[in-house]
Amino acid sequence: MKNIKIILAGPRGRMGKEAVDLIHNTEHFQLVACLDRVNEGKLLSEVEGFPNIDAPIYYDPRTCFQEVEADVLIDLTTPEIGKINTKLAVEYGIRPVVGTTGFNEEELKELKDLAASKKVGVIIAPNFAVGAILMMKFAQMAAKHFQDVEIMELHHDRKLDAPSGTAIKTAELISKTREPKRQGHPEEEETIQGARGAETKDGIRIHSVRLPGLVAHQEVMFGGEGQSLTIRHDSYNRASFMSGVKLSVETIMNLEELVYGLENIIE
Ligand SMILES: NC(=O)C1=CN([C@@H]2O[C@H](COP(=O)(O)OP(=O)(O)OC[C@H]3O[C@@H](n4cnc5c(N)ncnc54)[C@H](O)[C@@H]3O)[C@@H](O)[C@H]2O)C=CC1
Ligand SMILES: O=C(O)C1=N[C@H](C(=O)O)C[C@H](O)C1
Repeated sequence: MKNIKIILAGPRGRMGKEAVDLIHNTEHFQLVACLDRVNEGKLLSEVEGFPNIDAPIYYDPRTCFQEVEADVLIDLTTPEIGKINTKLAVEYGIRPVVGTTGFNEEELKELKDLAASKKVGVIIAPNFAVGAILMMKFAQMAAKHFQDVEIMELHHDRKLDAPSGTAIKTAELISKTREPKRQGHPEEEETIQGARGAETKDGIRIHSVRLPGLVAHQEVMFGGEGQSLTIRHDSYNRASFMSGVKLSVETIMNLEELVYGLENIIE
């Protein structure tokens, strides 16, 4: 397989550290640079706790993309920075694999148009774990038979965005098969604001739990006459996401457009 040159944004993060190990341990992946808030001008090998990879660290994405020859950017940063890096990478012809969440509909549309006009592949993956992709697909199937559904997403308390990218994507997939419905009692009232969670435009409720000790978990709960169906996925560690990152990096080399969600590339 051809060598794939990768720039990694966010190498010191929870996901970033796993991604460094993935790249290091994959024969045809090569880490050619990192983007980080600190350690500018150093090599990754000079930063404590990292393997012996002589990849230069940049702070400014534009300088990095101008100076470094790369095939793919893996972005695992923050909603604010992820959006800047992704757009800029496409402009420089570097294919972004984006795990960072927090993109809204308008931003996705803008990126889709940019990717198409530049003929540069982009993968925006709200969740890289294969089990989470299956959970979303099963929920989409179930929604054909159950109109009433509530999504509970549970994450660690360092997460910046709510609801999670996975919950938003799940609601979008469910909406493809579910008839729109305003759920609950027509006269229900919240005596404490937010008690019924967030509501999507076609009436799906999303509840976000944040607690230390959690990693990434989601339940999709359907209710019908005399029965309920719960579909649950748990990521207990960040290694659970890495096979999806690997597949995305390999797949994006043959893409010339934006793909939103790994369900579009996992059979
Ligand atoms: N798609 C997926 O399967 C998954 C996505 N995520 C998403 O990935 C993102 C990162 O998650 P975590 O690793 O848990 O967060 P984290 O907070 O541990 O890591 C973020 C890293 O970004 C770095 N950063 C901040 N500003 C930067 C800048 N200007 N340039 C370069 N790096 C910068 C921070 O220093 C930090 O090391 C989040 O948006 C999260 O929602 C997390 C897990 C799975
Ligand atoms: O921040 C996280 O941790 C995660 N973020 C993604 C999301 O917002 O769905 C994916 C996974 O749930 C972990």
